[in-house]
Amino acid sequence: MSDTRVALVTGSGQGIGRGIALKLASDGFDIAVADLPFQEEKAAGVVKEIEALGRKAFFTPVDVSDKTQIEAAVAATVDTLGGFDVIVNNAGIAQIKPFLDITEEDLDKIFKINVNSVVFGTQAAAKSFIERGVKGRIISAASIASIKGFPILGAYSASKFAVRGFTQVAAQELAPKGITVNAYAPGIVGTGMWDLIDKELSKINGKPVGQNLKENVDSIALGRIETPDDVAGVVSFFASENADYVTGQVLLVDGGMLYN
Ligand SMILES: NC(=O)C1=CN([C@@H]2O[C@H](COP(=O)(O)OP(=O)(O)OC[C@H]3O[C@@H](n4cnc5c(N)ncnc54)[C@H](O)[C@@H]3O)[C@@H](O)[C@H]2O)C=CC1
Ligand SMILES: CC(=O)C(C)=O
Repeated sequence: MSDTRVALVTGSGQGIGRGIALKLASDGFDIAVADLPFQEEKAAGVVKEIEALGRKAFFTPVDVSDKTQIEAAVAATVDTLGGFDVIVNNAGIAQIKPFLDITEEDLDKIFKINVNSVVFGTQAAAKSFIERGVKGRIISAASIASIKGFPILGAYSASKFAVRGFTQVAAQELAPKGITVNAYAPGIVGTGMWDLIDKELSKINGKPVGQNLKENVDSIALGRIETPDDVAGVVSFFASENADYVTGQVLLVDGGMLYN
C-alpha cells in the first residue's frame, strides 16, 4: 500500500456505508465519500465527521450503475486525496416482491445497481491499482442473501449471489498482482433498507409495521439487531494488514443467522 492510505466508499452518505467510512477514517484512511447527487447534504455531514477524526475527505457524486461515473470517481479520488488503496463497493438497493411479480425493469434496475456497480467498481479500482503499482484491496457488499435465497427478496438474492460469484473470480484473476478481493455478508442491519423491507413486507403479508423486522431480529443468535459498526469492523479487517492472506472470501457478519 502507498504511504497515504485512501479509501473510496460507495453509498456512504448514510447507513452501512457511513459506518464503514467513519471506521476506516478512524483506522487512518482519508476517504472519498461517494453517493448519488441527491445525498449531497448527508454526505457533507459524513465528510465533516471524518474531518473531525483528523482525516481528509470529500464528496464525489456518483451513480454506481454507470461505468463512466465510477471511473470518474476513482480518478477524482486519486487527484483529490493523492492516492487510492481501497474501494468499498457498498452501494445497493433492495426490492421486495414475490418472484411472480418481478418485471424486466425490476431486474435491470437491481442488477445495474447491485451487480454492474461491483464489476465496474472492481475494474476501475484494479486498473488504477495496477497502473500505480498498488497492492490494493477491493471489498464489496454481499449479504446473508448471497448464501441463502430469501423469499420475497428474489431479485435481491440473485443479485447478491452474483456478487459472491464475481468476488471469487476477481480474487483469482487479481491475485498475481497482489490485489485482494473480498466481500462482507451482513444479516439484519437497522438502516433505511430494512425500514423499507419491513414496510413493504407488511403490505404483502398484512403483519403490523415493525413485526417482520422483530421476527427476523428474534431469529439472531446474538439477540440484537446489527449496526453499521458491526459491519464496519469486518471491512476494517479486510482493509488491514491482518487480512494480507485472505482473498475471495465472503464473510458472514450476521450475529448468528447462517453458519458455514
Ligand atoms: N441493511 C441490511 O440489513 C443489509 C444491507 N446489505 C447491503 O449493504 C449495502 C448498504 O446497505 P444499507 O446501508 O443498509 O442501505 P441504505 O439504503 O441505508 O443506504 C444505501 C446507500 O447507497 C446509496 N445508493 C443507492 N443507489 C445508488 C447508486 N445507484 N449510486 C450510488 N449510490 C447509491 C444510497 O443513496 C444510500 O446512501 C447494500 O449493498 C445492501 O444490499 C446487506 C445485508 C443486509
Ligand atoms: C437479507 C438482506 O440483505 C437484507 C437487506 O435483509
